[in-house]
Amino acid sequence: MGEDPDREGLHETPARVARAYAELTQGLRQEPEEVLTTTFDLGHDEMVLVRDIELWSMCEHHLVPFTGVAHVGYIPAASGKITGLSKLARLVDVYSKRPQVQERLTTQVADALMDILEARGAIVVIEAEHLCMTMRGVRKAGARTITSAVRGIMHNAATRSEAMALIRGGTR
Ligand SMILES: Nc1nc2c(ncn2[C@@H]2O[C@H](COP(=O)(O)OP(=O)(O)OP(=O)(O)O)[C@@H](O)[C@H]2O)c(=O)[nH]1
Ligand SMILES: [Zn+2]
Repeated sequence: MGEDPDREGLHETPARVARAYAELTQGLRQEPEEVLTTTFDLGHDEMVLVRDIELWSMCEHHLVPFTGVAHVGYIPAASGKITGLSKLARLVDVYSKRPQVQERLTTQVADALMDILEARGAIVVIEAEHLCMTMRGVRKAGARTITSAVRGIMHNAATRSEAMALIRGGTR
């Protein structure tokens, strides 16, 4: 940077940065199975979708944040095995608190729903702004990147458009 590392204000900075990055990457020390533990057999086997889940992650190229929202939906197993709604947001956190690219983050959340929850279908849509594209580099503030991952019976055209309609506007 060209800064003076002996300047008083910077003395503690390396230790602070180490602690901050340990926190920002705590998802590396968590497994998705740990957050999808609470499951209920409600017999509900139709779509469950939580939209606008706040997301903060960090691009693996520059270690600069990207932030936005995740929309996470799934169609439970025929048995009706479902998880707590907060667990979907926790799942997003496990994978976002790692050095990431948005595409991988999106597919990892969808795959976890299929593998761990044995969902019959899943959809994950993430809309995010990458600070490495806004505060530096190409400097295009406001550009939003949208990624999606669709799994299982969510590929069915009608089911998928129902999910997309819920993501776009809810039922309001
Ligand atoms: N596909 C993808 N690319 C990303 C993501 N986050 C950051 N990037 C891009 O990663 C690329 C890294 O490109 P490089 O050319 O190696 O790095 P750079 O010279 O800093 O590139 P600029 O950002 O264009 O200045 C950039 O184009 C970023 O926009 C992401 O989540 N997904
Ligand atoms: Zn970046």
